[in-house]
Amino acid sequence: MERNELYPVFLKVNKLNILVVGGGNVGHEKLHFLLKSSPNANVKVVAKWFLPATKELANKHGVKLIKGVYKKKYLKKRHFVIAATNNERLNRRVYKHAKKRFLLANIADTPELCDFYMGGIVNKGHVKIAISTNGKSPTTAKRLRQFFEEVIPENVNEMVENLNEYRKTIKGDFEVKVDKMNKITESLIVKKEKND
Ligand SMILES: C[C@@]1(CC(=O)O)c2cc3[nH]c(cc4nc(cc5[nH]c(cc(n2)[C@H]1CCC(=O)O)[C@@](C)(CC(=O)O)[C@@H]5CCC(=O)O)C(CC(=O)O)=C4CCC(=O)O)c(CCC(=O)O)c3CC(=O)O
Ligand SMILES: NC(=O)C1=CN([C@@H]2O[C@H](COP(=O)(O)OP(=O)(O)OC[C@H]3O[C@@H](n4cnc5c(N)ncnc54)[C@H](O)[C@@H]3O)[C@@H](O)[C@H]2O)C=CC1
Repeated sequence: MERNELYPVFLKVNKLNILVVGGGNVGHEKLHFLLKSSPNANVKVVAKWFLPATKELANKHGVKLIKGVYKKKYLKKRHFVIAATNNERLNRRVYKHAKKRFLLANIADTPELCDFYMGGIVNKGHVKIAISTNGKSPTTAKRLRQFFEEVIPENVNEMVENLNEYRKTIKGDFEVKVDKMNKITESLIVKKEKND
């Protein structure tokens, strides 16, 4: 069976500079999911025109909208770029410019021009799960996201917070800590096996 060989990372996008090219339906969607997961992401968007919804979203999150045609100078000091214009040649040009600068690029809806994919994202407090189907079925990624949003209990974050507090109280060396943390959380897994 073919397998997904992508390596997931969790980026601190408030410390990284992102450029989005294009402010139509697809550009909006990418920006929406980026900001939904990371409200303080550091993003600029360049496009000839923007949807009213994009203007509203940008306003809410302090995202700078640059109204105009794409120029490669906009890639300066950016860590990665997402292109979502309706001009395929332009999207390819953005990719080429990005490669020349060793920038990571995601050309929306064009898997062969993506150094990384945007995933489906489930968020409950400190807990975040990212979902990828290896670019095979974005709709499945969306449905899995909705499924996990339903089944992961809202109070999972309380567990994280409580264990974080408990962790601070444990005395002893690293091994003792690991042992105690594993003991106290053991029942979660045992329970699951019983139900299997
Ligand atoms: C490879 C990837 C590259 C990238 O864009 O990063 C990519 C590619 C493509 N998307 C397409 C279309 C759609 N994309 C969505 C939705 C999402 N797409 C997302 C990610 C990715 N999309 C990356 C792979 C992720 C993975 O590994 O699974 C999500 C998860 C995250 C996000 O976009 O931020 C977000 C759900 C967010 C959520 O809800 O949680 C829907 C569903 C809908 O909107 O209801 C449709 C319409 C249905 C359909 O057409 O399948 C097409 C066909 C275009 C055409 O018509 O030609 C391609 C191109 C191709 O597949 O070749
Ligand atoms: N809308 C959809 O649901 C889907 C769209 N696509 C494809 O994705 C691409 C984008 O689609 P949409 O967002 O719907 O297009 P759109 O027409 O809504 O938006 C295009 C955006 O690109 C910008 N743009 C165009 N030329 C530019 C330039 N030279 N410099 C800067 N910005 C420029 C426009 O100002 C606009 O903001 C298209 O190729 C489309 O075929 C694919 C799947 C689904």
